[in-house]
Amino acid sequence: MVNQVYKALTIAGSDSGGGAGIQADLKTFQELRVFGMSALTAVTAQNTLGVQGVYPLSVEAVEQQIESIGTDLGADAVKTGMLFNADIIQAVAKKVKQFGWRRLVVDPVMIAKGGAPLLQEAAVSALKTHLLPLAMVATPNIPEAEVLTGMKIRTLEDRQEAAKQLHKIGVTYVVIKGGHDDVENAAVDLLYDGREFSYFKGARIETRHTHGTGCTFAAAVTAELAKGRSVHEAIKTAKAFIQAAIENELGIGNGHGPTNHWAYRQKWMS
Ligand SMILES: Nc1ncnc2c1ncn2[C@@H]1O[C@H](COP(=O)(O)OP(=O)(O)OP(=O)(O)O)[C@@H](O)[C@H]1O
Ligand SMILES: Cc1ncc(COP(=O)(O)O)c(N)n1
Repeated sequence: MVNQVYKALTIAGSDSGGGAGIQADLKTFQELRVFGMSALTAVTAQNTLGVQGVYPLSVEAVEQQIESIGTDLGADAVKTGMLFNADIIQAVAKKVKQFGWRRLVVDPVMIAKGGAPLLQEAAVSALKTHLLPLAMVATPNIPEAEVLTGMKIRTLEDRQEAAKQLHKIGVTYVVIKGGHDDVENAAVDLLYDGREFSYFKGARIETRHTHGTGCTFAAAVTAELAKGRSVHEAIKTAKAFIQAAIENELGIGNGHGPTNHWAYRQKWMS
């Protein structure tokens, strides 16, 4: 008998260095035993030292890739990452609606670790108007949540308030990740479901090899949602996945290296 095959689609940019973007997403899907598919929005020339070039694709190219998947294979869950401009955002939102994809994870990627912009400033309002209202889960980090809400986030109360605001614009489950906060020993992600807050805590690892943590975490959430898990279960697994990936560093490249996508399987699945 053939086992059920769960499928996830990532709509994001390519990271030639393999640590973030489409590459991180597909590796994570595979590690969690979900069939991965992709629609590229942009090609970046990138390594552990930074982003050397950004080449966005045409709206038509993005739409056609999604159409090819939607009209044949289908997707149990969908993730978006780097979308780059407002036209691509609108096209993605249109296609998500057309195919009735409800298990949508929006990772509002804005700036690469080294500071290179991966989303045009003018596209932030398109994200809020067109895509975030379709999101089952959105996973901003603290700086992204600040841009989306226009508020400064310093305390836990600020993070709770920002999550409430994002829920108001239509995100069903808001996760504000804690990688960028200044808590010393822990990395705590906050989840708001419109009623209450939950916290997902891991030990903070002292390392410079955190390139692609956000992409990897959101991809793991997407893979688990594709299998039909609840949002709480999906985040719990994603947190364990990223914890293992950061803890067992590969130490490659001369700058901010990628995380270890196979560490979770070695620890929990073999
Ligand atoms: N040093 C760390 N130690 C442990 N967990 C971490 C660390 N840094 C980030 N995380 C975890 O990794 C996940 C991604 O969080 P983060 O806030 O870094 O996202 P991000 O900024 O979007 O990532 P990226 O920098 O790749 O875009 C979260 O679950 C967060 O708690
Ligand atoms: C194509 C692409 N998508 C997303 C990121 C964010 O990842 P990070 O903030 O770790 O650089 C990236 N650098 N490149």
